[in-house]
Amino acid sequence: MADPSTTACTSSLFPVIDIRELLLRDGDAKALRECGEQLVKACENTGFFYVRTGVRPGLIESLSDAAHKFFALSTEEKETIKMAKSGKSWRGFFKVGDELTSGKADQKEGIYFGREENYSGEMPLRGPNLWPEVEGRVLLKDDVLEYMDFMRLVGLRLMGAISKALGAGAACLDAHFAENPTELFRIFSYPSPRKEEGDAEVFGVGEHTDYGFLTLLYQDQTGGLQVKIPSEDRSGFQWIEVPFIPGTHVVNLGDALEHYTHGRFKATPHRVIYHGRRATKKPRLSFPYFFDPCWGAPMTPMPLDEEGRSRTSGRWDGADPTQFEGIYGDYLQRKISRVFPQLFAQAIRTTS
Ligand SMILES: O=C(O)CCC(=O)C(=O)O
Ligand SMILES: [Fe+2]
Repeated sequence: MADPSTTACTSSLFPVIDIRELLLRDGDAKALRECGEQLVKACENTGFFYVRTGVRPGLIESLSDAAHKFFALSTEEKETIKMAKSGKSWRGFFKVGDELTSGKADQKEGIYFGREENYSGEMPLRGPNLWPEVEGRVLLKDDVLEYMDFMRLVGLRLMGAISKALGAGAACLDAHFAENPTELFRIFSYPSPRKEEGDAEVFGVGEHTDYGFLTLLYQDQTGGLQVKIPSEDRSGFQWIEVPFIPGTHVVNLGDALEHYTHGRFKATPHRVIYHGRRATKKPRLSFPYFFDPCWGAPMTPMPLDEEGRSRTSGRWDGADPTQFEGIYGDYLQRKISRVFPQLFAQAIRTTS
């Protein structure tokens, strides 16, 4: 099938929502109501929007500098913290070609982080992070931990406002994230496209939806992120660019939130292009933080009136996440097994 055309983004598709008041004043009724209404509207529309968080600008700069420094090392040096060394905790570096988001190797390398803890039990995705060392000094650690703390607050406040705006039916949503959300943070580095590599089917990240509740993404100015939404006449799909807007994060929703709201909120397919992307001296950097349900949260949809429901028919991948039964951890493991098949088989699988 021919690739749908790409169109520039419009602000009505991806509104910019200022959540600084929501972050500053927990429980402030006006901020909760105003943000909640805007958030729900955006979640029902394209499932993509921007938030203005007021994150410390020096932090983003410092993270970006350290990330560029790390990715400029040789593969051998970077592999001193390779993911295979972290076992079940799913942390560390992976090289270009190791991650298969949509069944094909992505043109990106990256580092996976999670909540920093001294955990040595059997649960997957838990444990200490692997921190790189350059010239005898630990790189990234302070910035990553500060950034994850801030993003956790953003995730909590956004989910709090969304739950409140969803009304009484969402009362049990808190139980899915308030105590122990699954937090993943990744730093991705996308090599600049090379003219001689002509396969238009190669992507930075292939088409996919995210798995959990909210993805909070900081991207640099390079561009390349695209979202797939129905065409205006609804006869097919179009790819829309999601450009960098200074001072904002991009937020999008994952399968678990679509499932939870019976498809009322959208987990929208997206990708990062490789061909057709502006060639840059430095690689493109992106910083997705995933704020997702607790490992053991049951994938139970919220109780809703019949009229409030909108079934997820015709999803991009033919799957219907509302049909999934079990806990979020099972859903996540099933996804990981597809994007990192080798690593999953060696290190993460919890059931035989
Ligand atoms: O790097 C980006 O801009 C998007 C990454 C992404 O979609 C993901 O990690 O799920
Ligand atoms: Fe994604």
